[in-house]
Amino acid sequence: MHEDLIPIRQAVLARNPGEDEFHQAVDEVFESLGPVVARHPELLDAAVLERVCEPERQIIFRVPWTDDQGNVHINRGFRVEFNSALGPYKGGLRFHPSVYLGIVKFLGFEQIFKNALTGMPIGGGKGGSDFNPSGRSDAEIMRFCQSFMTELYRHIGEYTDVPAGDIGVGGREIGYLFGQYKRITNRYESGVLTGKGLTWGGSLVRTEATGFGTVMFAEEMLRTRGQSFDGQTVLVSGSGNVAIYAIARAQALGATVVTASDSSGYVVDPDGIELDLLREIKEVERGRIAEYAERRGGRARFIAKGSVWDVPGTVALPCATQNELDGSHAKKLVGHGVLAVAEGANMPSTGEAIRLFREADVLFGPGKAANAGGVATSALEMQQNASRDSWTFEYTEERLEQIMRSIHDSCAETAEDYGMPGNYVAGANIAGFMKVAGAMVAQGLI
Ligand SMILES: NC(=O)C1=CN([C@@H]2O[C@H](COP(=O)(O)OP(=O)(O)OC[C@H]3O[C@@H](n4cnc5c(N)ncnc54)[C@H](O)[C@@H]3O)[C@@H](O)[C@H]2O)C=CC1
Ligand SMILES: O=C(O)CCC(=O)C(=O)O
Repeated sequence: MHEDLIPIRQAVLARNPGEDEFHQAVDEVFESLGPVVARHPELLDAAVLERVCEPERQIIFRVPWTDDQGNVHINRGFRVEFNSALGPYKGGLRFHPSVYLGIVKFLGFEQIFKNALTGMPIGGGKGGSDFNPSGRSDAEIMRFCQSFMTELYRHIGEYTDVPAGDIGVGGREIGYLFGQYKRITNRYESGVLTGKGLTWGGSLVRTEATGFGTVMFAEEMLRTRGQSFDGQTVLVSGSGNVAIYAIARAQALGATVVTASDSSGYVVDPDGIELDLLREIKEVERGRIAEYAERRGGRARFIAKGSVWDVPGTVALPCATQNELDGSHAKKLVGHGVLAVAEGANMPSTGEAIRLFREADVLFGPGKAANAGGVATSALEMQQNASRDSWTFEYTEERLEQIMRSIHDSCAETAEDYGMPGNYVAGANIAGFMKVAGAMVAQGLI
C-alpha cells in the first residue's frame, strides 16, 4: 500500500472497530489507489480519502413486529447513506441474520464506486436488518416490512435516498415496503424504491439485470482473449436472484452451467442445470437446494460439505455472498484451469483469492464492476419513473448491454493508463474513485 495511505487506513480501522468486512472493502480499494495519490496529491490535501470512508449519515433503528402466534420480536434496522456526490444515495436492503453495521458499511462503501462506474447519476448507500425471513409466512414478512418502513420512510425519497433489494429482499418485500411508504406519506412517489412490480412502476429487465450483467461483463473479458461463453463449463454459486439469471444468460450463450448452491450445500448437474426446476424450487416454493437433486431423477448430486469451487470448470461466477471463495478455493479453480471469474455477489472473493487469480493470469471481474448491471437498471427504472414512461424489454436490455460494455472498457482503459493492464480490480477502483473524488472536490468541503 502507498505510504501516504497507510496512516489514513489505520485511522479508518481504529475509528470503526470490529467491522471486518468494512475494513476488507476499504483495504481492497486503498491497495489500488497508490498510483492515484502519486499522480494527484491534491486529493490528499482535500482529505478525500478520509471523507470517502466516513458515511454522510448512518441510521440505526428498532423494528418491532409480531409473528403469526402474536409473539413480539425486535430486530435492528440500518440505512447507511454513504456518499451523495453523484446523486441520491442508491443501494439495496439486505434482510439476513448476519446483518450488522460492518456488513451494511462494506456494502455501502462498494456501492459508491460501483454506482460511479455505471455512469448514472446515483450516490452510494445500503441498508437492511438482522431479520431472518427464512420460514416466515407472507403475513409475517408484510408486518416486518411495514414496521421497517414506518421508520425508514422519513429518511428516503426520490431525490434523497432510493433503496432496492439485496439478499432476502425481492419483489414481494419491495411491494410491502412501497405500500407502507405510500400509506404513510400519501404520495405515489414511484422513484422512491426500485425493483417494483411491472404494473406499478417497475422496469422490465430489472429482475434479470444483475445476473445478465455479470455474464455480459465476463463475456467482454473473455473476448479480450479471443474466447466466448460457447462451450465453457460454468460454475455458479447461489440460487437466488443473481444466480438464476446468471445461469439463464450463460446457458443462452451456449455454456453448460453445472452447479448451484445455497447455505445448506450445493448441487452438481453434469448435463447442465435445469433452470425451470431450480426456479420452481427457489422462486416459487422457497425450498432447499437438495430438492433439486431429488427431483432430477439421479442426474444431479447434492453435496452438503465443501463448495461449488471444488468442481472443475472454466468460468466461475460467485453469486451468493461475501467471502464465499477463499484462497484454497482459488487454488483449486486455478488447478482446474479456470479462465475467468466474474463476481455476481458483493465481495465474494477474499483478498488472497484475488491475489492468486492475478498471479495465475486469470481474468478477474470484481463485483463493483461485474454486478453493476442491477443498480444500473435500477437507475433506468428511476429514469422511466421520472418521465412516467415504460420501455420495452429489448430497449432496456440494449441499454444494459451498452452500460456493461462501457464499464468493462473503462476498467480496462483505466488499468492500462495506470500501468496495470488487465487488472480489472485496479481499473474499477481507480475509475470509480476518480469520478467520485472529482465531484467531491468540486462540491467543496462537505
Ligand atoms: N439483487 C441484486 O440486484 C444484486 C445483488 N448483489 C449481490 O448478489 C448476491 C446475491 O444476492 P441476491 O441473489 O439478490 O439474493 P437472494 O436473496 O435472491 O439470494 C441469495 C443467495 O445466496 C445464498 N446464500 C446466502 N447466504 C449464503 C451462505 N452463507 N452460504 C451460501 N449461500 C448463501 C442463498 O441461499 C441464495 O441462493 C449478494 O452478495 C448481493 O449483495 C449484487 C448486486 C445487485
Ligand atoms: O438496485 C439497487 O439499487 C441496488 C443493487 C444493489 O444492492 C447492489 O448493487 O449491490
